[in-house]
Amino acid sequence: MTAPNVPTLYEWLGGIEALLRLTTRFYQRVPDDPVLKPIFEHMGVDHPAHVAAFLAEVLGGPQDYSSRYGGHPEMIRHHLNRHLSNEQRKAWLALLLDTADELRLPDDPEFRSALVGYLEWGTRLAVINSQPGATVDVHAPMPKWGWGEVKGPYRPE
Ligand code: HEM
Repeated sequence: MTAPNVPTLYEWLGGIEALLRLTTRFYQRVPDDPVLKPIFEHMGVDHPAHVAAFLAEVLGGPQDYSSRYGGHPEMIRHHLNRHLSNEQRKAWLALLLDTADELRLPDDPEFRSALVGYLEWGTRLAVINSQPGATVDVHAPMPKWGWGEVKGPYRPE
C-alpha cells in the first residue's frame, strides 16, 4: 500500500506533459546516435506519444496505454523480432537519461534510482522480447513501478 502524501513517480516527474517532452526530445536526438539511428528509421509519428503513455501508466499515471493502445502485450509485440542487442539497449538507456538531464527532470537520488530501476528492467525485457522465438503473452500485466526501497521522494531534514 502506498503511504499517504507520497506522490507517484508520475506525479513527481511532472505528469504526461513532462513525459511527452522527454520522449519527443529523445526521438529527436535518436538520429544523431549512430547505434540507435537505424533502429528507429521507420517509426510512426505517434511513437513518442505512445511511449510517453506507456511510461505514464507504469509510473502510476492514467491507464491510457491499456485502454487505448492494447496494454503490455501490444508493447511487447512492437519489439518482437527486432533482434535488439545489449549495446543498443545501453545506448537507448543512456540517451533517455541524458535527455532527462537536458530537460531538467527531477534529479533527486530517490527519483532517479527508481526511474533507472524501471528502465533497466524495461529495456532488458525489450531485448529479451526481441530475440528469435519470443512470443507475446496476451495476459501480460502492465508493470507498475514505485519508489522501491527508498519509500518516497527526497525530503530535506
Ligand atoms: C523501458 C523501455 C522501453 C519501453 C517502455 C518501450 C516502449 C515501446 C512502445 C510503447 C512501443 C510502441 C510504440 C508505438 O506504438 O508506436 C515501442 C516500440 C519500439 N521500441 Fe521500445 N520500449 C523500450 C525499450 C526499447 C529499447 C531498449 C529499444 C531498442 C534499443 C526499443 C526499440 C523499439 C522499436 C524498434 C520499436 C518499434 C518502432 C517502430 O514502430 O518502428 N525499445 N517501444
